[in-house]
Amino acid sequence: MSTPSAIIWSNNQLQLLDQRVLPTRCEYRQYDDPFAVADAIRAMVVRGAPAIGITAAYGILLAAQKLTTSPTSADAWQNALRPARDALANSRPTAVNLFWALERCDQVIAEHGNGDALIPALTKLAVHIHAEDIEINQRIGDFGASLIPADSIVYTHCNAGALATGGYGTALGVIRSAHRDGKIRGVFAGETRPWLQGARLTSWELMQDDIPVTLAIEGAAAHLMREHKPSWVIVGADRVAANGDAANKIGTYNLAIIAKHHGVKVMVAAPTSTFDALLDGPQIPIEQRPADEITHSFGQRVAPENVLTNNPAFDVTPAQLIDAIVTEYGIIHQPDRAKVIAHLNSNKRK
Ligand SMILES: CSC[C@H]1O[C@H](OP(=O)(O)O)[C@H](O)[C@@H]1O
Repeated sequence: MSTPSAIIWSNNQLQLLDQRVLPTRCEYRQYDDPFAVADAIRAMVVRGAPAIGITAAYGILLAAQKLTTSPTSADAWQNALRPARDALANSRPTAVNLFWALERCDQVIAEHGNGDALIPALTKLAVHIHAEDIEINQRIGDFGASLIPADSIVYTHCNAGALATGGYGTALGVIRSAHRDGKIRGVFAGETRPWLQGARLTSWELMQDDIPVTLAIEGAAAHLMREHKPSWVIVGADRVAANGDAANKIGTYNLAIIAKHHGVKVMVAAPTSTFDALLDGPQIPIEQRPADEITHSFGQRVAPENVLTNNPAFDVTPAQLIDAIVTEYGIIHQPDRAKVIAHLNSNKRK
């Protein structure tokens, strides 16, 4: 596995691989301030639901480290960390892993806030979430690969790879495991406007692992599915709702409709930390991103001044269009509310 880690914690400092300049430049940015970490999430220095969650946990740890006086109770710690927590929580709204990680930090503060053991406990949590994510993705990869027929062409969208997670990836974890098992003939990667995660990140990751990848524009998806008949569309998720609907990068819903028309199956690969049992798909908050992401291309204006824009970063694919949701605990075939809730209830994450 040769993709560099998106996140490095060393010497009580956080390093984030600046994914805005990949693949032409591979540069890490140093962080010791939680508000700068929140800005890095919003600016997509680091992106991808699990990676955002891991980064948020390190952000809370940085906030605790920066406090000049050590609170003496859990409530005092919560109050002292509230501004940093709010900044992190307000950085991006859709990836539920962010809020899952912040809540896990809240639990640690409640348990360890009345002594001087809190910073070691927050460090242990953040490092654990980070390391655990890699192992979770390998399990997701192996479960997902078990669904891939031999000699498959598959189609993926955006980047749900090592760069979007603690390592190995979710959708790309499935592709890595299937390739390891000799099942992958080729991968189509949709470029994924406007951030081009497919062009810049997924194709880069797969080429580094010698996995045969072909880059295409999203508009070619229907043509490619008709001409090349991929066995699966394999994507990640930013939030899987209680009814089995899944929020993912904008364009995923399009792909699911096209796949249904062409008899191509759709797989969503996501850890249970991406599940939100408190709402259904229509209630998932969809991030609206700045207009200049679509009126400009790498700094060059490509649309008229004052043109109206609509730039949702995600869409929601209904469960009816998803053939399998793959988690670290197994496969939810033909997902619906009952199956999702049963899967979560029988697999409580520690
Ligand atoms: C493994 S989750 C990756 C998920 O996050 C991406 O969005 P963004 O690049 O805006 O953070 C995309 O939805 C991926 O599927």
